[in-house]
Amino acid sequence: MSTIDHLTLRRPDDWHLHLRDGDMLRAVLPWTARDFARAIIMPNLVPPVVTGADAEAYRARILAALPEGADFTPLMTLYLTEATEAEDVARAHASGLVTAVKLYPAGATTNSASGVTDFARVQGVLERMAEIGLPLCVHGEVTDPAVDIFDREAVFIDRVLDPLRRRVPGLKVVMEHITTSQGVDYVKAHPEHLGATITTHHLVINRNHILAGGIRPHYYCLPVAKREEHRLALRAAATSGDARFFLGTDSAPHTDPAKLQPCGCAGCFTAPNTLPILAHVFEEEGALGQLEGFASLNGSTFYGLPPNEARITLTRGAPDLPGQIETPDGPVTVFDPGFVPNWHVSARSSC
Ligand SMILES: NC(=O)N[C@@H](CC(=O)O)C(=O)O
Ligand SMILES: [Zn+2]
Ligand SMILES: [Zn+2]
Repeated sequence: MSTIDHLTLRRPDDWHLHLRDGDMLRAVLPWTARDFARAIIMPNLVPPVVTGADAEAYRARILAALPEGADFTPLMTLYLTEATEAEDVARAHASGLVTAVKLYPAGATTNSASGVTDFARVQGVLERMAEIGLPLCVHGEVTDPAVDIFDREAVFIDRVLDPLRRRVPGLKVVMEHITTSQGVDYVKAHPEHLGATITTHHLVINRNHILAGGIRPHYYCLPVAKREEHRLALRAAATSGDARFFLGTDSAPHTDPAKLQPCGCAGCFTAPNTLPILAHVFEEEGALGQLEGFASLNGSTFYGLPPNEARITLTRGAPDLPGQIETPDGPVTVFDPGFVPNWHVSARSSC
C-alpha cells in the first residue's frame, strides 16, 4: 500500500476555544493563531463575557495580544445568563460582533457559576436567537448531583436538550465537545439545525487514561472522558465525512499548579499539537481524506461562513513541539496523546 507524505488542507478553524485573559491569553494565543484561521472564543472568563460591550472589549484584548503578522480572527460569543437581554444579543449579532451564544448550565464546568438554572427564564432570548439565526453553543451536562458524572451528557440530552429544541424549533444548536455515543446518535437522528463539536483529546483518551495505574490530572477535563466504546463512536463520527461533526478543540489551559492539587481544574491544553494528533488519528482510521472536512470545512458550513482560502501543509514525521509552555503564572502542560504523532505542520501559506 502506498502512503502519502504531504497533506495540504484549507487552513483549519477551531469552533470551541478557551483563550483566557491577560498573561495567559498572551501565552496561549500564538499557538492557536499559527495553525487556525478563526476560532469561536469561549466566554467563561471571571467575570464572564455577558454583554455585547463585554465581548467588544474582550475581542480588543485578543487582537492586541496577537503576534505581529498573525492571520487570525476571533469569533466572539456571549455567556447566556438568566439576566441576558434579547435586545443586547440581537444588537451584538447584527453588528457582526458575535457569532454564537454559549449556554452553561450553572455549575456544570469551569467558571460556570453565572450560568442558567431556570431554562424558562431564557426562553425569550432563545426565541429571538432562532429568529435572527444566531446559534446556541451548549455545554451539555446536567448538574444534578444525583446523576453519575459519566452519565451527565446522556441525561442532559433527554432532560434538557431535546425539550429545549422542541420549545424553540428553529434554534440552531451546537452540542459542544460531545463525549458519548448518545451524543453522536442524537446529532445523526436530528438533521435540522443541529451540529456537534468533537475535541482532539476525546478522540485519543478514554476514562482509563485518567484513572488506571494512577490519577492523571492532565487528562481530566469536562465532560470527563468516557468508556472506550464512546471514544470509538467519536472517532467514527469525526472521520465519517458527516458534515454535522466538526473540530472544536476545547483547548482549555490551566497552569500546572492549578491542575496538580487536591481539587484540580478541568481542561486539556491541545492548541499546540492538535493538527499533528488529528492527522495521526485520521490516518489510523484510514480517513486522512476526511480531515479537511472535519478541521477546515464542516464548521464554517454550519455557521454559514465562507471557508478559508489560506492553506496549511502537514508532512510525515514527528512534530517538534514543547511539552510545556511557560506563562508568568506558571507552566501549562501540553496534552500528551501517549504517542508521537506521525505528522507535523510543515508549511502555512496565506493563499
Ligand atoms: N473543558 C474543560 O474541562 N474546561 C473548560 C470548560 C468547558 O469547556 O467545559 C475550561 O474553561 O477550563
Ligand atoms: Zn464545556
Ligand atoms: Zn470548553
